[in-house]
Amino acid sequence: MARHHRDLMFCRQLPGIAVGSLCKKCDGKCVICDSLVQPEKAVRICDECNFGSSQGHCIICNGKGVSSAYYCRECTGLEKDRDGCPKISTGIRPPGSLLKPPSTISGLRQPASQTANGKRKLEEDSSEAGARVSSLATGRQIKVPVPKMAAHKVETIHAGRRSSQGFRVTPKQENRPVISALPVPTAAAKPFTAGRVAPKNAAKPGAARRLPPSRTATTKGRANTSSAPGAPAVSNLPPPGSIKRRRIDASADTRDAGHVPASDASSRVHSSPSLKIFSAGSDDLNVDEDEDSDDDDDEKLGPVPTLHVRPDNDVKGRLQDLEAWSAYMIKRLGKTRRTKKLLSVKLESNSTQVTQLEQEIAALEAKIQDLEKRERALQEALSECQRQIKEEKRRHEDETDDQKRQFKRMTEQMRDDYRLLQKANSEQQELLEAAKASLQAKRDECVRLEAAISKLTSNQLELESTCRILRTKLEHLEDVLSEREIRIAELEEDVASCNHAIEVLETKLRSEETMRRRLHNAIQELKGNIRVFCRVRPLLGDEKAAAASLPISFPECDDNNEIELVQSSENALGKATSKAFPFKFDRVFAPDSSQDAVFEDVSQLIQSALDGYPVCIFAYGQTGSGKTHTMQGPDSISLSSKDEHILGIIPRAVKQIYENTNKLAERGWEYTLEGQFLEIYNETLQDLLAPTGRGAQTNDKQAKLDIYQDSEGHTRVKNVTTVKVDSAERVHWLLARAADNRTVAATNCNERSSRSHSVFTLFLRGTNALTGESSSGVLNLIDLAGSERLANSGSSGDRLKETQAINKSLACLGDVIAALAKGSRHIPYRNSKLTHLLQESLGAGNSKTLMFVCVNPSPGSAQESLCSLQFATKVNSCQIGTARRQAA
Ligand SMILES: Nc1ncnc2c1ncn2[C@@H]1O[C@H](COP(=O)(O)OP(=O)(O)OP(=O)(O)O)[C@@H](O)[C@H]1O
Repeated sequence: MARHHRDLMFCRQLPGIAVGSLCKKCDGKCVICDSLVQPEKAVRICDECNFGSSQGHCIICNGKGVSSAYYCRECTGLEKDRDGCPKISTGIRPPGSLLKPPSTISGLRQPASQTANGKRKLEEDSSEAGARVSSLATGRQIKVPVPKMAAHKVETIHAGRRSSQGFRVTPKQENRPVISALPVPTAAAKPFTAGRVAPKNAAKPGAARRLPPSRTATTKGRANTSSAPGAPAVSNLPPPGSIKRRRIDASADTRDAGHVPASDASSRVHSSPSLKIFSAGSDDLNVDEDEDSDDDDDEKLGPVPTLHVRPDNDVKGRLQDLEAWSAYMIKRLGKTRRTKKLLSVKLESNSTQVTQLEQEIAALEAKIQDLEKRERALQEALSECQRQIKEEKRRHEDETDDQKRQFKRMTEQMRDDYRLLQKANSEQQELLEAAKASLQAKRDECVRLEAAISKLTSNQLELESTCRILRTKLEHLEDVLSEREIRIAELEEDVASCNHAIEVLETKLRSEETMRRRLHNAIQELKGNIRVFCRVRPLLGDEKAAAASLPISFPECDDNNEIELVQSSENALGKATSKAFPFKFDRVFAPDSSQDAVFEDVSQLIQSALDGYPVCIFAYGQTGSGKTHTMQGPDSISLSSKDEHILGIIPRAVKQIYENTNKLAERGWEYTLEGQFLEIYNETLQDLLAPTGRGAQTNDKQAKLDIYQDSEGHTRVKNVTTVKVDSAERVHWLLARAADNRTVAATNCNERSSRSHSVFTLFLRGTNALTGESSSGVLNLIDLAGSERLANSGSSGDRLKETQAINKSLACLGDVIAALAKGSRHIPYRNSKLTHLLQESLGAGNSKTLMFVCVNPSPGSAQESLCSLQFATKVNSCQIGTARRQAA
């Protein structure tokens, strides 16, 4: 295989050289033309052929020319060495001394090693050379080996002169170093050039062209092909145009052989230009090497007879010409036969040479095959080495990468470790500092503890002494304890006896409670089951201006139960007269009476309700006389404890009931309290505790709120809202809701005039598990509507209807009380909703009724006050139930 790294480089202008890579030593310049060469235009030659090497062999003779083959760079032509090889002095073939590379020169031995392209080129050239030789020899496609020993025979041919071997350069080829070659006497023979393309440099004067040695051997005497058709003509490197083209055809041969048809001869006779052409062609067919003999022959043959133009009647002349021409042709035929013999001899000699050339070619082919095998082996070895190198390189790179990665990982690991160590070190430092501080603190604490221990030691001594004292005391106390235990046992016996006594006492208490209830009821009955309290409110606002002329007075008495109203009037004579109306009730409360004082006398009736009696307390009086104030309290009822002193009867009654139920619980009583709040407005019952207020459900409730008596004879209201009252706060909520729902309308008499009766009913059901007793009391607390007269009220329209309804119900109440007082068998309870609802509280045998008649002390209300007091006196005179009021 060629060592391309040492290749030299030629540009493509040098023909027949394989294309390859650039030489790394020549800087990309053509060694021939010294110009910069493009890679695609570059050709190469391996250094196996030592082309251009100063110490190498001649590229033409492939070393056969020994080391003396040199080329001179400045040499414009080839100089022959003693072996006939061209010489160069520098080893680099000069641009002007273009030589055909070995691979393109047929007949030369190929170099020992070449590239594949060169090898193919060599094969082509070899085959081409063989073909050419064979075509030259026989015109058939056979290979003719070039004589090996003649390979180095090179001669320089100078333009325009004849060589010693007799080669001739045509005048047209004077400027080109070409070698003339004889054409093969066949129709297919073509001129043969020294290369595929003649290099440009070859046109330089003096440029040399190497000729195959066989040429020199075979071109000694260039024979005329027409006279020696079988003579070998070995000339495989004729440059284009270097050979004078000749038309060699069968007719020419025939003419040369003297077989000219008569007609042709006739035409020649009659056409001298044709004869001239023929003659000229005969001259052209003469071979240079035979020129001397030809000259001799011409001398022997004599001059060519001339064909004269004769008239047709000059038969004699014409016959002379034909005889002369016939004699000349006979001579020439003899000469041709001699030449044929000579060429036959030469043909035999050349055949022998051809055989030798074939043998050499076979040897060369064998050698080529051997070289190819070596080349393949070397290529395989080279590829194996390259593969191993690549593999080794890749493995090395992999190992290097692995080591790098490992080193990187180790470095990172070490850095991480270093950081961790630094961190741990800092932490250890901090811990050490903390430990030092802790140690110092511990030391300080040890000092303190030592001091404390010493102190404790002294204390321990003191404590031991104290302990001894205490032990002594303990022994004493143990003695005391034993005495006490004895005492405790005695006391426990006393406690047991006391418990027994307590049980006895409790039993006695319960019986006494029952007794108390009976006695209380008896007292209440003795006081009268229907009682009347009179309360006079203080003057308000502008009323205070008339404080000096009040019509009401309170006579001095121990029982505070008298009141006197003086009515002033004029008689028919216009004389002012006054009349005093004294009244006496169960109790009369002056304007300065407090709510507490009022409730103190009422509380006994509340206890009766708790004891299971029906109790009814209602307030009667004109509008603005203080009924609502007495029953409920001021307009805005507050739950704060500071407002408790102004609370009315209802909240106080509930509070008392709760307090008493708690006390009675100790005696086995359990109570359930339920309340309801009704309003009678225009003789219609309305539920003041309805969830959504009175306005929205008034009509529905009116249809549903019916008064009836249950199986036990208690008066009940159907569909009324009953609220379980389990706390005092619940009672306040109940009253607030009722106040919101209550119908209030302004009138001329009172800025806060209540135009309906409100009835608060509290059902008290109690059971005593110890005694088996039970009670069912009802407490009705009623705030009646204002009782003003129609003439004074000034009402009209709806207000007039309200007033009429109110007065009617109050009149019915009066009628019921009067009937009760008379002891009538029929009590008109059902004349009004009010009396019907209070039936149980007004007429039952053991019911207790308390009426508050409220009085406005102002002079303007004297007449209404008088009416109210008279109505109250009427009620006060009634007897209800078993007890009769003890009249004074
Ligand atoms: N004993 C009293 N001490 C102080 N103020 C009182 C007293 N009695 C009533 N008043 C005041 O007199 C005004 C009228 O009282 P109240 O509303 O209770 O009259 P009434 O009879 O209920 O009127 P109506 O029939 O229109 O409901 C209220 O402002 C009330 O605060």
